[in-house]
Amino acid sequence: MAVFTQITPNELASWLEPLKLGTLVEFKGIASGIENSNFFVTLNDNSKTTDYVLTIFEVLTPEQLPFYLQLMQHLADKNIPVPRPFADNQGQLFRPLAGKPAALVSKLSGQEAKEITPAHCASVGRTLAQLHHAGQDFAIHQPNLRGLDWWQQMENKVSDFLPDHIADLLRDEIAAQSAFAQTQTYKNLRMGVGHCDLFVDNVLFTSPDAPSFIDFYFAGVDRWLFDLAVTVNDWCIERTTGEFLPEHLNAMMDAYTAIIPLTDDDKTAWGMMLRAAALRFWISRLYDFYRTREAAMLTPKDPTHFERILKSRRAQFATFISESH
Ligand SMILES: Nc1ncnc2c1ncn2[C@@H]1O[C@H](COP(=O)(O)OP(=O)(O)O)[C@@H](O)[C@H]1O
Ligand SMILES: N[C@@H](CCOP(=O)(O)O)C(=O)O
Repeated sequence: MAVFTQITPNELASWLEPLKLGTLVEFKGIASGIENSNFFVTLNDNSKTTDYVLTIFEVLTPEQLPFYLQLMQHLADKNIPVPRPFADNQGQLFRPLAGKPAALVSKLSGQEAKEITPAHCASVGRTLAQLHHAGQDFAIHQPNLRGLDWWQQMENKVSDFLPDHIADLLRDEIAAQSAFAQTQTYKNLRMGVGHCDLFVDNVLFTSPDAPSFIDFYFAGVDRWLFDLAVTVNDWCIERTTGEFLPEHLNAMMDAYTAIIPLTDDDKTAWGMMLRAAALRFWISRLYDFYRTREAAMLTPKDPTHFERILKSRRAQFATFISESH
């Protein structure tokens, strides 16, 4: 995350007061990420200090936020390892801070995986399937806001910045995905709550078989298979080429499918879902790259990485075909 909104110790201390979790010791901005303003916050309660994470939402609206925060609460209640949001003395999970909605959640232990092994991929695949199951009785329905409608809206906003042959690629893939979304195969795919952004930097490990998932602010109801495709596209690749690493891919797919076996429709749709997952992040990176917001600690992400992955998936899955899983 970056820091778009600066806050003073006094305004933070007054904002924290209704949470009754203790007094402010210190806080500091978190540099990684691109969407919201995040801070580590340390509170003292009866001589015991505890760390939390404060998020000031830069884009999401108060109407959209209950979905994300109540989802985290729902998943945490079902022992899925995710941050738990804290309610104030009125039961509110978010309130304005510096004029924007803000929430405080638990700080999870662990570190991002620096060297990804098949064991990491297996535990992430298993936990993702558990998350999909645990989300089935979550009451709020909010679609993935970065789905097909959004890709279609973004096309004109970014294509002017691109050379013609790259703009053509973007247009062609959006058209292919729009057509695929009309097929019975797509309509048959199982839907539910997904993380929808389960990248390597959104998972913390205390050991390779103990992942925790953070950053739910792109979560939404979508095809489970899309969520799995987003995840393998980041975890199971050779980072410079974007090509799949077979051992990593098999470890994640085996762990996921041991809990949620793939249907015939899933197998048919897999190639298009991998392409869709690459397209989604190519578009958002293009948008952020060409239309960068001002931020105090912004770390831009490289759009060409997903252009490369999309080209590779298109070459591998030119039509809807089934794979071994
Ligand atoms: N609940 C949490 N527990 C521990 N660390 C966290 C937590 N939330 C965020 N972080 C840290 O802050 C960084 C940025 O947070 P993230 O939610 O990914 O920001 P963004 O929404 O901008 O992507 C993470 O990579 C992680 O190091
Ligand atoms: N994971 C996405 C962008 C979303 O950023 P995050 O820091 O909120 O995960 C990407 O890599 O493009």
